[in-house]
Amino acid sequence: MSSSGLNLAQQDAVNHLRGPCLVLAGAGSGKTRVITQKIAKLIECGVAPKRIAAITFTNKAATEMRERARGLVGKAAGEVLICTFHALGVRLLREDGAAAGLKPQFSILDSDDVLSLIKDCGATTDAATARQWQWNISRWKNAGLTAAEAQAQARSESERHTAELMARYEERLSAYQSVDFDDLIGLPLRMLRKDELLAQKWQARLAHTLVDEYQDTNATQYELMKLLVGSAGNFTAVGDDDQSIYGWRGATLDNLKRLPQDYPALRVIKLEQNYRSTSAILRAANNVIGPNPKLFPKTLYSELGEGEPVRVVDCDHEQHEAERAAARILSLRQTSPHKEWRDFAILYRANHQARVLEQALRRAQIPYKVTGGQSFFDRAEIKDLCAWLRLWINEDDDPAFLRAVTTPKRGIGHQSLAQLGDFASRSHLSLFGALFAQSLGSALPARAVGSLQEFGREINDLRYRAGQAVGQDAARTFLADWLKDIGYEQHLYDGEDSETVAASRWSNVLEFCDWMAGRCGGQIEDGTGANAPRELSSLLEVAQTVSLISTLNEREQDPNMVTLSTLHAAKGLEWPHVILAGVVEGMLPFRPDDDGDAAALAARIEEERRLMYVGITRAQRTLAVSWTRRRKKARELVPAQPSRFIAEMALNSATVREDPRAKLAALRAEFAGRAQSANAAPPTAP
Ligand SMILES: Nc1ncnc2c1ncn2[C@@H]1O[C@H](COP(=O)(O)OP(=O)(O)OP(=O)(O)O)[C@@H](O)[C@H]1O
Ligand SMILES: [Mg+2]
Repeated sequence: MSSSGLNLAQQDAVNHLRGPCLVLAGAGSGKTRVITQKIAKLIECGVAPKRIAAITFTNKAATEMRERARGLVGKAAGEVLICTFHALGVRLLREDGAAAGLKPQFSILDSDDVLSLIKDCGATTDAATARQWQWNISRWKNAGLTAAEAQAQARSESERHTAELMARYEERLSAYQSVDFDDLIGLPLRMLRKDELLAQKWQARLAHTLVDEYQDTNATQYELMKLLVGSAGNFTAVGDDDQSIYGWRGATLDNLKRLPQDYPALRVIKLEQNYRSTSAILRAANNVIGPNPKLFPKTLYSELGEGEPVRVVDCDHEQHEAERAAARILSLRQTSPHKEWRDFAILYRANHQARVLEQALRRAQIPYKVTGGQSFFDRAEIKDLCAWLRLWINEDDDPAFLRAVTTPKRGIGHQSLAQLGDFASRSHLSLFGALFAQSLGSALPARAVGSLQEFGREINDLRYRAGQAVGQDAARTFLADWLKDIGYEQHLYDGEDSETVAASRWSNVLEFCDWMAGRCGGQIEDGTGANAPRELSSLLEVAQTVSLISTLNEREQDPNMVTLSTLHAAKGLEWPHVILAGVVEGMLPFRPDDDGDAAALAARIEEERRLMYVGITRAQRTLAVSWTRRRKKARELVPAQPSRFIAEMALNSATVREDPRAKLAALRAEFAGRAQSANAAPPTAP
């Protein structure tokens, strides 16, 4: 091991500075560390930081990597383009989107906006149907198909219908100067393919590209990577085929198989030492992944000692399981050297499993945060405000227009909006653009025209004033006045039966405004990490980046809390103590009986097995896996079986089965004691 904290194989990967390199290795073997260290090495060898791109799987991972890089190379890390594929796509489009007919201030629609747009295009109000369409369209877009190509390939009446709908949907997007998430990859790809000079420009700009979690890239992301690195092929991809868990979203292991074919000079490096977990945990992980077919043979060992045996906790039902998890955290905190809340994580298969766990943690006064669930920016009230911001920035953003003009209600009804919509599409204008068209009066009653134009003037005025609101104080005053003018607080209280809910939504609004104002004149990140930080002057500029961050980024959260997370969102992360909850047949593997087709089922079980492997390998020191004898299914308690993965995990490995009933009484007493002694407000999820 060298002073840089890398073993020989890792050093090999870091020192391979030119040409294509693939690091293929199991969990916790230091792949991500290779990427961070390689960024430092490249800079040390004279590569300009802004010519290095490092692509991570989530925004959180990007933030973490930027921090680590900052620790190694200081300020220069701020210039490295560390971001997700999607944020990289935004960057390409902001700079060169004109090639795809986009203005720099285009909007990004989130999944909800897309769903309502698709409902509109397909003239349906049925969410399930629209979701199916949305899913199909996204699948086509991810496969790189245009609407015309999808139409040509359609095999059934229903596919043909969806493809026609896709054509309408795409037309609307371009009229709104908007893109969806799939476009963030698809459009740059198409642009670079079509325009050789543009591709050369980006290839010349990027001296080296690094990709983490390579096993979870999909076909379009791979193509984009290929175009960005060009024939020089200066890239480093790191991944683990055993951790490929996004097959359902189009990720494909073919990308791993294609690399050596597409890049004959590819240097493949394997890492074998796991630095994360004890031997007991690693053995459990290897036992679980064992039955899967091997794409690439790998061995992993740990020198961290045998450690505590993995615990299998047998519980009666979900509440019981949640209480057990809370009790385990409390008792480990007393006995282990890791005493911070942030040292603990509870992981589960599906978002809805968090609720019961949250309740138990609250009762036990344990601070926690839920990741991978609803983000702050997904809350209705925040999306309302963002719709206004989007409209200041891009007046052609029709979905934002529709949301802002009806929130709060201002006496403009559905009928007027439908008439405005008709008029706008006949005149090839956006809704906002139609407001001041001369012939609008012939399409709508005078009163409606009056109210709509008043709204338009209000937006213009707000845009102007936001541009003048320079510095934090001015921004704060401006935001407070704006919310008062539109009566947003009252709107929240009118719309909620429960005052507590309304109050908490209003406090989110205030927090949001405070956060925005805090960015005026402060440092700003545009979600890609590059070009930042810089001083900002006006609220309008902040709004421009916020409307981007809101679709791409999570806010930083207080780190000293127990993490509740789905297994998918836990990928790449690690905690000293991990509890895997709800490990029953039906949840993990998820609905194993659903697929009729044997081959599809086998593939799905393999992916579920990898998910369990990802879960187990998040743990550094202790791991508990719990299951329940009964579980809720369609509001009823039904008998449940421990997951098949629990039996596999326990093969040749010293797991300890816990009988929780004996400890239950002690636990209840402890809860009662804590609840009485604590008079602070219960901790809440952000
Ligand atoms: N050579 C090393 N010496 C000491 N610690 C190391 C070394 N390499 C990695 N580590 C540590 O081991 C842990 C796992 O490393 P890292 O997260 O880079 O693994 P990974 O292969 O990316 O895992 P995953 O597959 O889960 O993403 C980290 O805490 C890291 O700091
Ligand atoms: Mg990693």
